[in-house]
Amino acid sequence: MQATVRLASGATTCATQLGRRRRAGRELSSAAAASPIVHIPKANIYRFGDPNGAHPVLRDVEWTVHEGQSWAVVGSGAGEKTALLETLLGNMRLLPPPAGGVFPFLAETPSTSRSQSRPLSERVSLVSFSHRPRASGGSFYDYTARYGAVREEDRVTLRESMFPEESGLIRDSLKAFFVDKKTEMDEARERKVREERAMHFQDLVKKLGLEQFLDLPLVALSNGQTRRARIVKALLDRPEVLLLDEPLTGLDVYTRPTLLDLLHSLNEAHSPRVIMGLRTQDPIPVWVSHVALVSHGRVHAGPKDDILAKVEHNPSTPPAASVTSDQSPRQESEALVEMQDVNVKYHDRHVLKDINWTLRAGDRWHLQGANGSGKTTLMSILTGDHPQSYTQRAPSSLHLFGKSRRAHATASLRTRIGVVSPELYNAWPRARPMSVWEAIATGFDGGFVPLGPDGLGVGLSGQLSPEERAWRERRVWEVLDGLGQHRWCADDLEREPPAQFASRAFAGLSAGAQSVVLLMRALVGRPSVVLLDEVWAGMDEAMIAAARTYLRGGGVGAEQAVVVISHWEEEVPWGPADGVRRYRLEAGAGREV
Ligand SMILES: Nc1ncnc2c1ncn2[C@@H]1O[C@H](COP(=O)(O)OP(=O)(O)OP(=O)(O)O)[C@@H](O)[C@H]1O
Repeated sequence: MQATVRLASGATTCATQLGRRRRAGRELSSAAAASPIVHIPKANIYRFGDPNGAHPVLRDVEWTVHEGQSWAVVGSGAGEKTALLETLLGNMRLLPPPAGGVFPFLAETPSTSRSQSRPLSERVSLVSFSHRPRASGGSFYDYTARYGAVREEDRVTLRESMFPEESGLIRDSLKAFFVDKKTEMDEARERKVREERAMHFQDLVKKLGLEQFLDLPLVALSNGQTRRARIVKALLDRPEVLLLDEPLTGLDVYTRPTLLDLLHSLNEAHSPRVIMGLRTQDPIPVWVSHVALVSHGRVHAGPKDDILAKVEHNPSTPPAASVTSDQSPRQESEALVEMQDVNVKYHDRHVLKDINWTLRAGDRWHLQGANGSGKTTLMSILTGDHPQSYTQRAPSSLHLFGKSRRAHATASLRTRIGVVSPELYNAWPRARPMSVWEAIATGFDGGFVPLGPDGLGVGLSGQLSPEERAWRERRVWEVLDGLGQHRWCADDLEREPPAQFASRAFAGLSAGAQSVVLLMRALVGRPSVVLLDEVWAGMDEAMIAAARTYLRGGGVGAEQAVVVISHWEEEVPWGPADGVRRYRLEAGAGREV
C-alpha cells in the first residue's frame, strides 16, 4: 500500500521500519562515497528581494540527497513545498550559502560531455502542476477560446510544440544542444542524434499515452493530457535532475500508476534523477525511499518511514464557521439543468455522445471520468460557454433554468452558475490591481474585473437597487467570515480579521489563498448551480479543512445544486450519506453509477 503522511504513524509496523531503516543505512553508506546530488548543510531560505531582517521562508534546513535515493518533498503548505523545490533551481537565497553549492555533484563532476557545456540551470528542470498563472503577463485571456473554432495563433499542435525538428518547423533546433560545436557537427552525427531524440520522443509519447493527440492543437488538449505533455517536454531536454511539483494533481486513476512507473524507472537509471513534490494528502509511492517533509517553516528530511513515524502531522486548524443549513436534497425538486442527447463534435472527434443528465436544486454530484473523457467540455456546455451549447437540435436539447439555452444571454447564465476551475484560475487577470474584496465581488455578475461602486457589480440591468446593493455587501462579508484568512491561518501572529484580509491585493496572495478567494467568488452570489472543478488545487490542508467545513455547513444551501469534478473520491466534501450521486463519463458517453 502507498503511504500518505496522514496515515503514517499508525500504519507502519516496527518490523517494517527496522528493515527499511537498515536498507536506507546501506544505501547511504555506499552512496556516501560519491558527492551528494543536493547538499544543504544547514541554512535559512529566503526569497530574493526580501529585506534584511525578513523572516526566512524555511529555517535551519539540512538536506542531503545521495545518488540512488528516491526523494519526495511533501508539504502541507503549497508555498513552503514549492519554496524548497525553487531553492534547487537557484530561485531562493540560502544563508549561509553552502560551500560546495546546493548541487555539489552536478556542479563538480558533470556526468556527460554534453553536460559540461550546459549551465546548471538547464541541468535541473522544474515542472509545476500546482496552480501557476500562465505567461500571459497577468492579463486576462479568453480560456473559452478552446471550445470554438481554433484561432490561427492557437493552431500549434502538440507535436510542433514539443518536437519542432520532427514536424519541420525548426530545422536547426538540435543545434541548441551543441552550443560549442555547432559549426563542426557533421551530418552523420546530426542524423544520429536526431534519430535518438526521435526515438526518445516516440518512447515517452507512447508510455504516457499521448500518441493520438500529437496532431491536435495544444489548446484542445484536456488538463490531464496537457500535464502529461509537459512532462514529456521536460524529459526531452534531458535534465539531470527533474523536479515535479504535484505531478499527480489532475491525473486520473489510470494514468497515475503509468506515470509513477515511468518516474521510478527514470530515477533508477539516474536519467534524470526525479524529486517529486507531493501534497500531504497524496499517496507516497512505495518506491520513494526518502521524504523531506516541509511543515511550518521547517524541513524534516530522512528515510521515509522514519520521517512518517516521527512527525505527528497535525495542523492546528482554527475554529470553523458556525453556519448551518438544511443539506438534505429535496425529492424531485426544481430541474435546473436538463440535457437530452447532448452531443459535442469537432470534425470527426465525437467528444460528448448523447448525454442525458438532469441537475435538480439540492443535488450533490460527483462528475467522474478519465483524462480527456469530456468533463470540462460537459461543464462548458452547462455554463453556456461552449458554442455547441446553442446548436443542440432535436432530438437533442439543452434546457437551463426551465428554458432552452438559446433563450438565455450568456451573461445572465454567469450570474446563476458559480464556477471554480483550473482554467479560470490560470486566466485570472492578475496584472490588474484588485483587492480580495473586489475579486470576490466580481462573482455576482460573473465577470473578471470590478464594476460599480465598491466593486459590487452593476447587475444585468446596469444598475443595482439599494436592496440588491445591501444584499451583495452583506454576502461579501458572509463569505469572508466563513472562508477568510482567519479560518485557515494557523499562526496566531499572522491571523487577520476579515476586513484586513478583504483589503489585501489578490495578486500578492499565495497560490492557495488565491484559490480560496476564487471559491468565495463562486459562492458569493448564491448561484443556483455551483461547479467545483479541482477546487482544492493549490490549497494547503488547513484551507481545505476550512473550505470543506464551510461547504458542508451551509456555504451552499439546499436550494443550490453542486457538481464536484475530481479524480479523487475523498476530495468530494459530501459522502454517500449526504446523498451524493456519481455521474461518470467514459470516452464521451455518460451514465449515473
Ligand atoms: N477544439 C478541439 N478539437 C478537438 N478535440 C478537442 C477540442 N477540445 C477538446 N478536445 C478533446 O476533447 C476531449 C475532452 O476534453 P476535456 O477537456 O473535456 O476532458 P476532461 O475530461 O476535462 O479531461 P481532464 O481530466 O484531463 O481535464 C479531449 O480528448 C480533448 O483532446
